[in-house]
Amino acid sequence: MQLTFYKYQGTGNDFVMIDNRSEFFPKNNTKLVAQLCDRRFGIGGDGLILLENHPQYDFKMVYYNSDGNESSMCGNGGRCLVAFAKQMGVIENKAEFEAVDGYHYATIDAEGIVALQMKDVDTVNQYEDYTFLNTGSPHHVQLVDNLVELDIKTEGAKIRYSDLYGKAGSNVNFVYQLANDIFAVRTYERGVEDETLSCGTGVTAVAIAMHQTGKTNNNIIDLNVEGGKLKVQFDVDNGNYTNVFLIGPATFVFEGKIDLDF
Ligand SMILES: N[C@@H](CCC[C@H](N)C(=O)O)C(=O)O
Repeated sequence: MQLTFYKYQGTGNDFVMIDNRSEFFPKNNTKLVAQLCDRRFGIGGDGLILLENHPQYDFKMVYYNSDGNESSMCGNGGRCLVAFAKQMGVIENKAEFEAVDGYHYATIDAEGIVALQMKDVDTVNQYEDYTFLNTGSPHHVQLVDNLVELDIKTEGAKIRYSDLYGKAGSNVNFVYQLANDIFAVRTYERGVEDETLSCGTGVTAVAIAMHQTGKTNNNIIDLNVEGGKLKVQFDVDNGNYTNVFLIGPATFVFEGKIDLDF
């Protein structure tokens, strides 16, 4: 059988997109998903996303990491899926959809900038050297002085596999403050087990962590990642972060067909 796929990227976080509204895709085939995401033997991507029908909303998002396992929320993937849903004629310039962490609202403008509403955050755990919070996916956030030279894969893996996070692990974000409301971020992603060029739930976690720990008093924050620039904005009241939006480009790269042996 031949599979038609679409490749998207959001600030360099790249995804294989599949229109599964006809429910043909073998969703429990971990090996197949990992193979499709493989950069040498497959299409290549940090993850794979299925566009599915939803009884109430415009569509449903099913997200897999490149290791082939279904995982928690992917912010950049959600933004790319909104652009893909537009390409497929499912939506026009706004979307309501369900992902693994619940309901999401998003808009997409003529330039392909997607503003995706992320889940509200009411718990930010602050420790001496780092902050931990869940923005749909779990994130360790740590300020560093040497962001440019840091070996993200080695240092990220040490934290991801440490006793701090047990078997489930965590994504790990290293952060350098560039100005009151501008932060540079590099992320080690669980399930990719390497640095990615951008992580949407990661920069959302960084923006909230930097606000909650007093590093910034702004509620619109610029995040410079290896693959481009993102913005996070939110309302905050007594440690409750609501109307959290992740904003940035979501870009179609190419489409193709690949032979599958199920
Ligand atoms: N790249 C994503 C995060 C994807 C999920 C993560 N790897 C996990 O398993 O926790 C993003 O843009 O948020």
